[in-house]
Amino acid sequence: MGLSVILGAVLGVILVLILYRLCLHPLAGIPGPKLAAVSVLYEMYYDLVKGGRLPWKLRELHDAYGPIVRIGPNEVHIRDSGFTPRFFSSASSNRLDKYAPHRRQLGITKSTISTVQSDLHQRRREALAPFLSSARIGSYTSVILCKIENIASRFEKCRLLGEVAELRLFFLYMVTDIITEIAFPEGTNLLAHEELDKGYYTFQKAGQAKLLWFKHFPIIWTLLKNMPPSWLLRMAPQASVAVHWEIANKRLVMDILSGNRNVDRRTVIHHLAASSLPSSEKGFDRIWEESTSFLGAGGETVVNALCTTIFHVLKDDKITQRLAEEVKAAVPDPSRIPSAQVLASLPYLSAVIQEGQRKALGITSRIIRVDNKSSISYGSYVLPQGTAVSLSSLLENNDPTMFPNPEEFIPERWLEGRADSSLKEMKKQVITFGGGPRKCLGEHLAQAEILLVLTVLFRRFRLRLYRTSDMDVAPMYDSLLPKQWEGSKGLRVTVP
Ligand code: HEM
Repeated sequence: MGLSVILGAVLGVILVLILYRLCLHPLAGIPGPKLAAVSVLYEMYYDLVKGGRLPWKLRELHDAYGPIVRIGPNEVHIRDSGFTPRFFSSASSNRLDKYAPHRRQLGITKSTISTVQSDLHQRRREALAPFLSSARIGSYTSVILCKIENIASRFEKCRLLGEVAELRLFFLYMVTDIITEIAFPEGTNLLAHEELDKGYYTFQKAGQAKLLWFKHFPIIWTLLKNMPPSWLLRMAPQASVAVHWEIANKRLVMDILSGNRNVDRRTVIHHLAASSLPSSEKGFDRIWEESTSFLGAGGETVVNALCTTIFHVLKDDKITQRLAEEVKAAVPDPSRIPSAQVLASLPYLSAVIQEGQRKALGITSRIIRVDNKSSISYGSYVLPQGTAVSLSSLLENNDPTMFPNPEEFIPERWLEGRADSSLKEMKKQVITFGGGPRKCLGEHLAQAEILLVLTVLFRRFRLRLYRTSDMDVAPMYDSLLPKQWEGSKGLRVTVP
């Protein structure tokens, strides 16, 4: 067979597929750009060529086509506050699967967060959840406060020496030290050095910037995971801390699982090994992947929420003053910080945090669910079983019908004259932590970290923004998490 015949046959198949997707596919009647209906190359273009601009494109598409848009051959995206609670419903009849083609995007396919099938997900989640429960996180207050004290001493130093504090760096090292100290046999201890080594920060930032490439080409994970550490270190010397931490902890986890080692605290490895999961779920690979999901899930997400909130507070003197006054009244002695549970009852602090999380977005990539058991109806449309349905935090958190002037930072919207029912609706509309049966499991830890950091900073220091504008904080690109413009130096402050 000649090459031209093969090419002709391939083109013929592609043409038939295009015609099927445009005219005969069950989603053919749903409005949206024809290119998106034809191929996932549309998504790839906005992810890879445009550097992660898909969420902003989706907003344009909804403005043009309405609340439901076909954004892929087998995917629709919805912008409709009436649909959000249904999408995230916890009813057992509504347990939706994750989107299988993206299951390898985080490189931890055996973890709860990457589990596609809803039944298996539920079992894994039930086993993991108690480790991150509110009561358990409460018992880690001293660990969290110890790391915050370290950051506070760095602020003192900045005050004395007139130096500029780089908050993304401080906070990334703080949350990484906290989660590793709580969950792993050996912590990262990034804050232990007086002069912070920026290697881990640079490595993490570079990796995060490439996450959409990993989504489309998960083989990159396979290559990296199978690469000898010495090669990786030669390619990326900044990875040194991460690589050495991983080698040490993997060895300890193996010893713990085989009963050869005692560690003085109960890590997530002990927790999972003692859980009621079957032994097929307790192998080294699965437990390691489950535990390391904490590093990705509980690192940059918290840093973003903290930086977004602090930036907006500092940008407005009135907000700074009101917050500082409330915190001062609630914490008369700055060396005795109450627990996060007590701080959560401070109305203005809570409103500031709610608004900060609304603006921070959490995960910018769309949240996709699939009903593999039955069809979903939306308006006059019937989405057949197996259709991918998605929402995006950029659109949900900025819905102007729920949040007038959504681009503004207005903590008062969570406070003044609100009926409980409308507050409840607003909270449901903010999907920074996702929602329903797959809602973030680390929310208690994240909230505790944020409450305690804001209290310590605004009780003890007067901070000033240093060469930081909206652009340095506002999400401009999606890399799974929000990414700022290329030249951003992040949130920087001075401590006069
Ligand atoms: C402000 C900080 C955080 C934000 C915005 C955030 C956001 C999210 C979101 C949106 C999801 C749902 C993903 C999906 O539906 O596909 C999620 C899931 C998850 N998060 Fe977080 N997260 C944060 C902090 C944390 C922390 C500190 C941890 C703990 C170590 C954590 C652990 C998890 C886990 C284990 C899941 C999977 C839950 C499941 O699939 O059932 N997160 N997070």
